[in-house]
Amino acid sequence: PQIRKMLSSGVCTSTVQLPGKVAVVTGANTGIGKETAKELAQRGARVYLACRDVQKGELVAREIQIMTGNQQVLVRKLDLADTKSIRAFAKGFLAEEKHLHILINNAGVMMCPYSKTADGFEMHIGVNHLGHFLLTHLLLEKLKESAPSRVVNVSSLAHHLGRIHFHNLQGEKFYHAGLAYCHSKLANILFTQELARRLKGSGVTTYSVHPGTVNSELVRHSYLMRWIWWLFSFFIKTSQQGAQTSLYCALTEGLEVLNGNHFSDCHVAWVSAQARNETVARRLWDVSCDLLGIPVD
Ligand SMILES: NC(=O)C1=CN([C@@H]2O[C@H](COP(=O)(O)OP(=O)(O)OC[C@H]3O[C@@H](n4cnc5c(N)ncnc54)[C@H](OP(=O)(O)O)[C@@H]3O)[C@@H](O)[C@H]2O)C=CC1
Ligand SMILES: CC1=C(/C=C/C(C)=C/C=C/C(C)=C/C=O)C(C)(C)CCC1
Repeated sequence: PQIRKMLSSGVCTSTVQLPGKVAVVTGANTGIGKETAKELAQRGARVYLACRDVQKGELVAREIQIMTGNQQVLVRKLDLADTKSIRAFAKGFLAEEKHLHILINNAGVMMCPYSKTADGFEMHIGVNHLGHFLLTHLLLEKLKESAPSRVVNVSSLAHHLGRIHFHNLQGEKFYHAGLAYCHSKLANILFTQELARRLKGSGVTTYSVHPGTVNSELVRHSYLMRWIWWLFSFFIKTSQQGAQTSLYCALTEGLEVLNGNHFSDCHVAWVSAQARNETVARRLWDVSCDLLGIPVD
């Protein structure tokens, strides 16, 4: 019980309610994203479940509607492995919503065999970083118009093993599925810090998160990880516990002063030296813009 308690700490104690607020959660059909969306709906927000599989999303939306009594839980198609789908999602959202107060960039893949997105990006960097980078860029004006608003990027402790190899960003020279995940999670933190610097004074703030080690479907691509997760399933966090730090960053009043920080167990957490490197963060921003056809400013 002591080990379990140690590995599962961090509870979002905010009592903030969200009537009239609008939230988007990516990868909300399962795991941490589903629990995050459920809690936002429980607090009265209109919540968009941005999912690549709309059918799975609809089942979860129905479940959340029944559990929370909030009918404003909507599903929209978003495949982060395809920039056309990201642009279509953003276009639809911007046309139907006046506001966006909370964007939770939660979706993620881990340890996939080498594969590429529709636009030819390596899958981890493509989905976990570039997909969310483009999505945030397309929704940024709406976030600014809705300020105070927040962007939460779900990263990982695994970023400590990550490096941004600009000469091998797409893993074409060498590739390791585990490390590719770590690199993409480092990119999530660098993106958060650079975004925070650029958004200073706009009323939009951003945070990166390590959710803890969580019993979810993330380990689906690795037999070894599935086995470790199964063996330690009693000790690791449930998805509901894993959602706490994302919720803390989305909801806690007064957190604006910690704009750009990284959080774990609902506390500010240390990041690696690479993750604090402003030069790398700025270069990654520019390279990401280039790859996505976004004008570099
Ligand atoms: N679980 C853990 O121990 C940890 C998790 N994290 C991070 O937490 C986040 C949530 O992961 P978790 O809930 O654990 O994992 P899950 O695998 O349970 O959930 C991941 C979600 O991302 C979605 N997704 C994957 N690829 C795409 C895509 N191309 N387009 C849109 N959505 C996509 C999945 O959709 P679908 O169901 O259709 O595949 C699913 O909804 C991730 O960013 C992960 O890196 C960080 C540290 C530890
Ligand atoms: C060895 C060991 C563990 C394994 C931890 C691992 C392997 C964590 C990996 C985390 C990842 C991949 C995070 C995703 O971003 C547990 C389960 C904590 C239980 C105690 C012993």
